[in-house]
Amino acid sequence: MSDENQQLRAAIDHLQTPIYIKNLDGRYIYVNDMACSTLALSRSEVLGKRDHDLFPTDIADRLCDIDRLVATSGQANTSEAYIHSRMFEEAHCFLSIKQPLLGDDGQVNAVAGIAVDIDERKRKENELEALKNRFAATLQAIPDLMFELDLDGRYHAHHVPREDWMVVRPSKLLGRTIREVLPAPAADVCYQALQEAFEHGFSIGHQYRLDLERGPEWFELSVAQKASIGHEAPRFIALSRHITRRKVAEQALQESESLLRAIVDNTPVAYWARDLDGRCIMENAVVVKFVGSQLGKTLEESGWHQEEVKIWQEQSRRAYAGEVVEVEYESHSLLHGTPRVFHVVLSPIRTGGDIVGIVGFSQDITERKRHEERIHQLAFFDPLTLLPNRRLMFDRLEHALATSTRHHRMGALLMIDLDHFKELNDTHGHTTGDGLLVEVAARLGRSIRQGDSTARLGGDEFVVILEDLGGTLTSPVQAAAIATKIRDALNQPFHLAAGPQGEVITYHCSASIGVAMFGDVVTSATELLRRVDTAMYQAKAAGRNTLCFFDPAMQAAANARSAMNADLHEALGLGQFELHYQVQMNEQRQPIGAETLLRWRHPHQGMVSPASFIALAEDTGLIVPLGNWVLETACRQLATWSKHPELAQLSLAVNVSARQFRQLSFTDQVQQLLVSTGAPASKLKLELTESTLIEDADAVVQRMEELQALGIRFSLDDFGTGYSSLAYLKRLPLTQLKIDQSFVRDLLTDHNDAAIVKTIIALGNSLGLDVIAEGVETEAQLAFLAEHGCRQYQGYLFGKPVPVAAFEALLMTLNTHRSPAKSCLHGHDAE
Ligand SMILES: Nc1nc2c(ncn2[C@@H]2O[C@@H]3COP(=O)(O)O[C@H]4[C@@H](O)[C@H](n5cnc6c(=O)[nH]c(N)nc65)O[C@@H]4COP(=O)(O)O[C@H]3[C@H]2O)c(=O)[nH]1
Repeated sequence: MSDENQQLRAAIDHLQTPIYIKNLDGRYIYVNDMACSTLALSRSEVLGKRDHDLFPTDIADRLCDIDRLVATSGQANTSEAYIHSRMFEEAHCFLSIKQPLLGDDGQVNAVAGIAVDIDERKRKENELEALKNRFAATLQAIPDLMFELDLDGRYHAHHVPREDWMVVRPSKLLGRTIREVLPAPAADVCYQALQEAFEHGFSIGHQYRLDLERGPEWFELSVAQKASIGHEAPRFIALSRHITRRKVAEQALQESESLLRAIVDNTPVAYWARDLDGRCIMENAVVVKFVGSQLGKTLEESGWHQEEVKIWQEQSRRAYAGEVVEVEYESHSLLHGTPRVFHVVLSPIRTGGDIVGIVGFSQDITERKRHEERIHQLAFFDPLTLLPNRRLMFDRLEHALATSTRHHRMGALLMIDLDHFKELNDTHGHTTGDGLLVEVAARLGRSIRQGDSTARLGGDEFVVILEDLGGTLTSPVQAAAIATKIRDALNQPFHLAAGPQGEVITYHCSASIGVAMFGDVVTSATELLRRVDTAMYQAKAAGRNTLCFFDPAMQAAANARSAMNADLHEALGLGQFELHYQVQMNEQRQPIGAETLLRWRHPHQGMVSPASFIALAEDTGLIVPLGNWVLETACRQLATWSKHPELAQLSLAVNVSARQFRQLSFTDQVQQLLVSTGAPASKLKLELTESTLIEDADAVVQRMEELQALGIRFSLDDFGTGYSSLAYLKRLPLTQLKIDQSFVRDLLTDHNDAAIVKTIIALGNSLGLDVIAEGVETEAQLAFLAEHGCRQYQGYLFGKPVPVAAFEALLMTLNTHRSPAKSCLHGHDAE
C-alpha cells in the first residue's frame, strides 16, 4: 500500500461518519472506526458478520435488499433507515449512500456504503411537518373565509371552508382583485375596510351582502395588516365571517321591535316606564299627545298640577314597593281640552327578582264613564222628567219600608195620576203632554220635603214616598196635608207650549191621588204599590181631583175587578157573549127596529150586565175585539132579516164605544163586515155617546162622514147627560137623538126632567133629526112623549132586551095582534 493510500485509509478509518464495505455475500469486509463506534462493537466483532447478525431482522432484510439492488444494478443508492445501535438509546435515522465496487474484471464484487447520521435533521423536519399539519388543521377548523390581500385588493391566498359562500370558485381567485370578483357594493365595503386596516393596522365590523345562489347572504369583515418583512408591499389578512343567521335574527328582532313600538304607539293606551330615580325612560305617542314628552323627567319636573303630582308620587311609591296599583282619576294636567278621566295601572318592573323601575298604562275612559252614567241614568231615571223611574223607586221604597219598620216610624206612599191627561195629548199633541209632565215633576219636587222622594212610573203616573211622618195617629193627617198640597199645586194653571208655532196655552190640570200608609205592620213594596194603586183608582172613581186613602174594602173591590178582568179576557174566546135585542117602536106602535145589547153569560155569575164590564173592557182595550164581534153579529142578523119580508124593514142600533170608534181602521172594518155578511148598510145605525164625539171632533166628523157615505146612520146616545155643547151638534151627520132613560124615568114627576125632554125633542125636530126616547115603561110616559113630538120609543113598555129567537117571536106577535091601543106585549127578558 502506497503512502498515499495509507494516508487515505487512515483518513477514512478516522472519518466521523460510519463507512463500510460488504462483499456480495453481505459480509462486512471493512468498517471504519466510526462504524464500529456507532454499532458499539469492535472491528473484529463486525468484520465477517452479516446485517442479520447485527440488526433486527426487518432492518437487516431491508439493508440486504438495497445491497442486492446496488450490486445487480451497478447503480448507487441513497436510502434512509432507522438503525438501532447500542450507542443510542433510541433508533437513529441514517442516510445511507451505497456504491457498487468493481473488481479488476469490471464486475461488482462489493458494495461500499457511508451512513450519515441525519437523526437531528430528521427530527426537526418531523417537528416542522407536525407543526404544519397542526396549523393546517387549525386553519381548517376556522369556519370563516380568509384571504391574503395586498393593498390593491388582489388575492394572494385564501381559505375557503364553504365554496357556496363564494361568488367565484376559489381556484379562480388568486391574482385577481376584489373589484374583479365581487359586485360593486360589496367590493366598496371591502376596499374601505382594507384602507382602514392600512391606516390603523386593523378594521372590524364592516358588513356586506352577496346575492348568492341560495339567496342573500351577509358577511362581516375583520381585516388586519400583516407584519411585513423589510420593504415588502403591505399584505392584509381579511377574515370574512358569515353572519346571515345573525343578520336575519337581528332583522327579525328589529322588525318585532318596530312592530312592538308601532303597537305601543298606536294603542289608545298611554304607556310609559320610569327608572328607580323616577325618571321617565320610555313613553309612547299617547303620553306625548296628552301631557307632552316626559322622557328624562321626574314627576316633580313634569309640570303637572301639584295635587296630581302628589297622587302620582303616592301611587308610584306603592308600585316601587312591589304592588300592582289601579286607580281611576280625573286629570287636569292635559295639554289640550277639558279634563278627562283615566284608568291607570302601575306595576313594578322586575329583572331577576329585583325591581328596577315601574311601568304604567293609562287609558282614557272619559267616554266610557259618560256612557256608564248615561246607562245608569237610563236604567234608573225617567228620561223626560229626570225623576227616578219605577225600578229605582222600587228600590227606594223597599229601603224606606225597611227603615221605617226598624225605627217604628210611619211613612206614606202617594200615587198621583193626572186626570184627562190623554185628552191633552190627543188635542194638543205629545210635545204639549210632555211639557205638562215635566212641569208636574217640578211641582211635585217643590211640594215635598228634603228626604222624601218622587218618581215617575210611566205615562201620567207619579209616586211620592214620604218618610218619617211620625206616629200612627198623626201620620195620616200629615200625609193628607202633603197630598192636598200636591193636588193644590197641580190645580194651579199650567202654561204650556202647544201647536206648531209653540203658542202658549193655559191648561187646568187635576189629579187623583191614592195614599197608602206604611210602617206599622210589615208590608212588601209590591203589596204597598198594589194598595196605593187601588186607592188611586178609587180616587178616580170618586170623581177625580181628589185623594183617597187605601182601605181593605177598596181592596176587595179591586180584587173583584181584577178577577173579572181576567175572566173577561177569556170570555170572547170561550163564546160567553150573546147579543140581545130590544125592540124600538114608532108612534103607530109598529116595530121599526131594535137596539143590540151585549150580554156576558159568566160560568159562575150567570148573566152579567154590560154596565159591569163595558168600562173595564174599555180600560183594558178589550172593547175593540169585543165591539167588532158585536158589529159582526149585528150585521149577520141584519143580513138574515133582509131575506124575510116581515123583518127586512127592521133597523139595528149598535153601541160603539169611543175607543172602538177611534181605531184608524174602523171604517174599513165596517165596510168589510157589510161586504162579508151582506148586511144592508142603510139598516145599520151606530149609537155613539157624547164622550166619543167631544174628543178630537174633526177626526170624528170625518170618520162619521166616511161611514155615512157607505149608507150607515148615527144615533147620539145618552143625549143631555154629558157636557157637550150644542155648537158642534149641527156639524155631525146624525140622524137620531136618543133621550136618556134617566130623563124619561121621572118625566111625569120631575119638572126639570120634563123640561129637558121637551127641549131635546124640540132641538131634534128643529135640526131635522129623529128623536127616540129610551126607558119608556108606562103608557103615561109614552103619551107625554108623543104629545111633545117624540115619535120613536124603546123601553120595557114594548119589550125588554131578549135573545134573537124571543125577539123574532115578539115581532110575530106584534104583527099579528097589532091594535092601536094595546097591541104591545111586554117582552120577557131572558135574564
Ligand atoms: N130600567 C129600564 N132600563 C131599560 C129600559 N129599556 C131599556 N133599558 C136598559 O137601558 C140600557 C140601554 O142601553 P144604553 O143606554 O145604550 O146603555 C148600554 C150601553 O151603553 C152599554 N152597552 C150595551 N151593549 C153594548 C155594546 O154592545 N157595546 C157597547 N159599546 N156598549 C154596550 O151598556 C149599557 C147598559 O146596557 P143594559 O144593561 O143592557 O141596559 C140597557 C137596557 O137594558 C126600561 O124601560 N127601563
